Amino acid sequence: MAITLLRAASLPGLRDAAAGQHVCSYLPNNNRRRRWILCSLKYACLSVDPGPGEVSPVYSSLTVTPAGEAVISSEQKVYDVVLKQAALLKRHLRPQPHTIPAIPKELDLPTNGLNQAYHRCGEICEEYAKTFYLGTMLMTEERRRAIWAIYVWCRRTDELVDGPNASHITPSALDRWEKRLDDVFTGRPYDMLDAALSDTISKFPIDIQPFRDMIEGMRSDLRKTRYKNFDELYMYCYYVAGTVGLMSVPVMGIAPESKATTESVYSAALALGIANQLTNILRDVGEDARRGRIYLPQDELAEAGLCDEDIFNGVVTNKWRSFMKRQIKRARMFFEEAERGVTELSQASRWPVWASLLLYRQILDEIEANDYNNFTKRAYVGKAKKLLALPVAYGRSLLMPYSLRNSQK
Ligand SMILES: CC(C)=CCC/C(C)=C/CC/C(C)=C/CC/C(C)=C/COP(=O)(O)OP(=O)(O)O
Repeated sequence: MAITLLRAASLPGLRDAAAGQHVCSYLPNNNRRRRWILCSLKYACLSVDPGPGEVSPVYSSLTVTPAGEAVISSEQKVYDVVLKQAALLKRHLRPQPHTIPAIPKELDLPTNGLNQAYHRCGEICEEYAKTFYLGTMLMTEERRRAIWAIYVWCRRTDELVDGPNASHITPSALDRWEKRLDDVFTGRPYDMLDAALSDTISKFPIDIQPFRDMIEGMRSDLRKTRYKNFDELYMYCYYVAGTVGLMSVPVMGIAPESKATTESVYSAALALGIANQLTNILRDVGEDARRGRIYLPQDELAEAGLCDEDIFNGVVTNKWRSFMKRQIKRARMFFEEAERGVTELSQASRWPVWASLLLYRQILDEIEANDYNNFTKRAYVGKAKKLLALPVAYGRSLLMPYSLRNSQK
């Protein structure tokens, strides 16, 4: 994949710089850190047409419209959030006065009330995400309860647009949900489940932005049923799933012995969210189409000689198979990126993350096993395979952090 780098003193100068562009470098697909360093050195990184049959997890950090306008890509925008989250966590890890707002004393729920609230969060997590719930049982009590509280908030947010009342949901209901989120973060929880989250926020350096961004994802789901290209889809996946990764890192914690940068751990968490969501989309193509929704990138469909009609008709053709192969390959690249990061998490947090990674990734294998018929067959990982994933995940959770393995070579 060729990358064209333009030296640009500033973005407005980009158009002029384009005149003197020269190809500086060839960067492998996953050499992101170098790309970002180059960007931060005020180089604009212009790319990127993947060669035939090649996939790039992300297309470019900067694109230029036909009118010559520089447009920052979704990946760059999301990476800015990653940097901000990492900076917040690092600041918290440095010994300094605690800056996270605590729940005002007078609003404190009695400990018993809080225990009940967390207990209910645990029950909900167990009901909807059994394997993940089991995995959380290995975490310390405080972390486990915090993960449950976050999970429940995400579930409730998702249910606003996907649950039984979804047809009545309006943008203003989402605005009210966001106002309620602000209240949770300022220690004024509305109900007991919110109170568990308020308490969690007072104990871990969790930022409100990923929560807000998830609500933004729900807003976009209300108005959008098509995605022009992968850049648009990437943003959607960040909103609805990458955010979960960013919310989880401060609770799961980074292994004290890890030599990885905080940013790289956040990037891996983001990658896992994106990988999961892409997998979810590939699994649910038929189901989504029946609701009039197509989450697949329109430009890639067109390149493969496919259109919306083909999806609504739901016939598996060779064109469809090769389109799907490309999509699955991309989802696997995100899983691969996430894998390195899991090993950097604190030991007790790794198992549930490995388990969910292995289980979710297997859905891609099942789509292949179904000969890419994701129109009428739901890819499903059987009980035996699910059970087998647990000891495998446990074994992996004992591995030394990837950053240490590399530094000892
Ligand atoms: C890798 C590192 C460093 C940390 C891990 C950080 C985490 C926990 C990331 C996971 C993010 C995550 C779980 C995102 C949600 C993705 C997703 C598509 C969930 C689907 O939820 P449901 O709609 O309930 O799925 P089903 O339809 O399969 O039941």
